[in-house]
Amino acid sequence: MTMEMFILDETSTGEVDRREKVVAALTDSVRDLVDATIRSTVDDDEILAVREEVDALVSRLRAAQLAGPAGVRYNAEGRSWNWGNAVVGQHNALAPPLEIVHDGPGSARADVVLGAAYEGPPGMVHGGVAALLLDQIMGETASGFKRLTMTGTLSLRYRRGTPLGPVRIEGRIASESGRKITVQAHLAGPDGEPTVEATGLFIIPSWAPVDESDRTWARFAEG
Ligand SMILES: CCCCCCCCCCCCCCCC(=O)SCCNC(=O)CCNC(=O)[C@H](O)C(C)(C)COP(=O)(O)OP(=O)(O)OC[C@H]1O[C@@H](n2cnc3c(N)ncnc32)[C@H](O)[C@@H]1OP(=O)(O)O
Repeated sequence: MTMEMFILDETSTGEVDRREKVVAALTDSVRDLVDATIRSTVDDDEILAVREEVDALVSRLRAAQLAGPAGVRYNAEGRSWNWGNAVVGQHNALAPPLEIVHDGPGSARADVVLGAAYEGPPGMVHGGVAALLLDQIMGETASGFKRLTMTGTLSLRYRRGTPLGPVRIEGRIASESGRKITVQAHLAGPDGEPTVEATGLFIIPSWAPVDESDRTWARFAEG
């Protein structure tokens, strides 16, 4: 992986914001479709009829599409966007609808409601989903959008099951040493008691710009 894998895109910020909003509304509807598919008890004929309609909608969307994944893009105005990201991709219905808030340097939090699509043990959040959400928020905590960080090592302790429903995730930088940043985080259910605790080592890759005054880097940092 290199910095060149991040795509410089000429689309203006206004146009990116406009398009993001339009497709994000579709993303919400597709999340609803996923939930409905899991929980529906309508009869088989109705399922087959719905399937035909969904297949027709997929064909309409595929009439014009990217050759591969959405990637991470940025424009000359400093706006960056990663619409396909598995956790925060605005166009990705597999991503839970969470919004990460950066409280200040070295900390971040997110609230999200996890429904039937994120189930592992009965009525509980899947352990891999907890790890997925923690990884993203911890990576963003380490980065603070001021530097590129990648997950090196992630260690999780599942203290008890997390019921599906409202979940809060919080992360903070515990220490830093050169290109290595240690982040601590937890995930908690509605009672606020941590159900999963995490420690992660995030690494600024050797190929990434570390000087925040670097022009290439500055474009990302503002995103
Ligand atoms: C730019 C635009 C973006 C927008 C602005 C940014 C936004 C940003 C938001 C981020 C939010 C992402 C949240 C999801 C994050 C993922 O999901 S990232 C995907 C999962 N992770 C990966 O794929 C990483 C794969 N591994 C690698 O690419 C490389 O091994 C790494 C981790 C970059 C390290 O490579 P490297 O830089 O060549 O490291 P290297 O020089 O060998 O080692 C440096 C030090 O780290 C240690 N180290 C290396 N690897 C490890 C390891 N895995 N574990 C522990 N220690 C290690 C070494 O021992 C060494 O230690 P010292 O000897 O200095 O004490």
